[in-house]
Amino acid sequence: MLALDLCFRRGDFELVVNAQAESGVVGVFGPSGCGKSTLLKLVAGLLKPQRGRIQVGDQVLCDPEAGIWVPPHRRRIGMIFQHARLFPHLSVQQNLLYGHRLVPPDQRFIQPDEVIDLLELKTLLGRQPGSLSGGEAQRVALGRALLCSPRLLLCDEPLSALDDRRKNRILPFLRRVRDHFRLPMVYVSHDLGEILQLGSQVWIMEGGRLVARGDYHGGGLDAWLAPNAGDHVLVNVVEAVVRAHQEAEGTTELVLSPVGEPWFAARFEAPLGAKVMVALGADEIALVPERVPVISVQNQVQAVVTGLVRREGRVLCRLDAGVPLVVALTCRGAEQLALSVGRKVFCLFKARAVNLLGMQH
Ligand SMILES: Nc1ncnc2c1ncn2[C@@H]1O[C@H](COP(=O)(O)OP(=O)(O)OP(=O)(O)O)[C@@H](O)[C@H]1O
Repeated sequence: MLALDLCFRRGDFELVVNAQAESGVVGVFGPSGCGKSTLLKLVAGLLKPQRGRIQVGDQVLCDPEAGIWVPPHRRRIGMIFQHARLFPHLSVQQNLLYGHRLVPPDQRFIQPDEVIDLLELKTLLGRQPGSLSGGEAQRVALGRALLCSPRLLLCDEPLSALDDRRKNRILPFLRRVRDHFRLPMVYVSHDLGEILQLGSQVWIMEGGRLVARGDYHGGGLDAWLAPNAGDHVLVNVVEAVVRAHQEAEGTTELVLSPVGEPWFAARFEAPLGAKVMVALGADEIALVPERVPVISVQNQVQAVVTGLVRREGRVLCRLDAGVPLVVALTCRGAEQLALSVGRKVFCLFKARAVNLLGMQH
């Protein structure tokens, strides 16, 4: 559990955040300069708030009014950054064990062998950081952070220096860490698709404030529709299993849930039965009231409206299509369809709009 009640000022910039996160991954999303890194630095103890309180689990780490200040190295918080920041003069193995040695043995709940296995680091142990690829270095940085047996992991845009292919190779490792250690994580990114591959709890920051927070599929995030939120790319990220490839049509058939209809994606290389993650933009989906008998679009998926948010000429429609989906519409479109909660609709989208993000390990 993470509980924050913070006020921090630096020059003209002011950060005021009052929020709690229960467990799992919280994705922090927002435009450049809104204060995401500042928030993480405050939690890690690299910056001191003028006022406020930070609590992780049952320990208060900072409360100036009560005279409490736990220094950064005593907070047992792991942090990974955009660049791996490994110690260049130490081998991968020495980097991994650096923090581990500083943790008293009775507080070490994460062991080197476990991390080396989970992050597939065995073949890298003797290497020097300078010889590693960006993705390998980030895996080592993640391993080093975990070996401090942290009670919270802070991730500050850890994948933003990597291209999409490398990004999608690291994300399964982060999911493994999430599932294996059940460590609470705060994950900062500009990329909503990246956040949604790890979890659906999202905090949206703007100008040093949390303007919205909630479950991406459950509501509370009306700020997506704010006029200045036009740059946010709303996306759906879903897990699926590869069922078949249709060579003639150039498509790959996916099963999302045991009962739901299959989806068709543009053909990609993956063995049958492979677990994958795919993305579908919220603007790529059209809604129609009835099934269309003849149409060139390959995906026509039945869904029920579960939520509607109207603001500033736009509508955000939440749907249950066997998996939760978000669709962005104009108000006019929503009125023409007479959308309301409980209404049955069909989602139309091209196979080409369904993009492979990566394989699950
Ligand atoms: N060392 C510093 N000294 C003075 N101002 C700073 C310093 N670091 C950041 N700032 C300012 O504080 C504000 C918040 O910065 P912060 O780095 O937290 O934003 P961010 O949301 O993480 O941005 P980005 O996504 O670009 O990394 C910005 O206005 C920034 O210019």
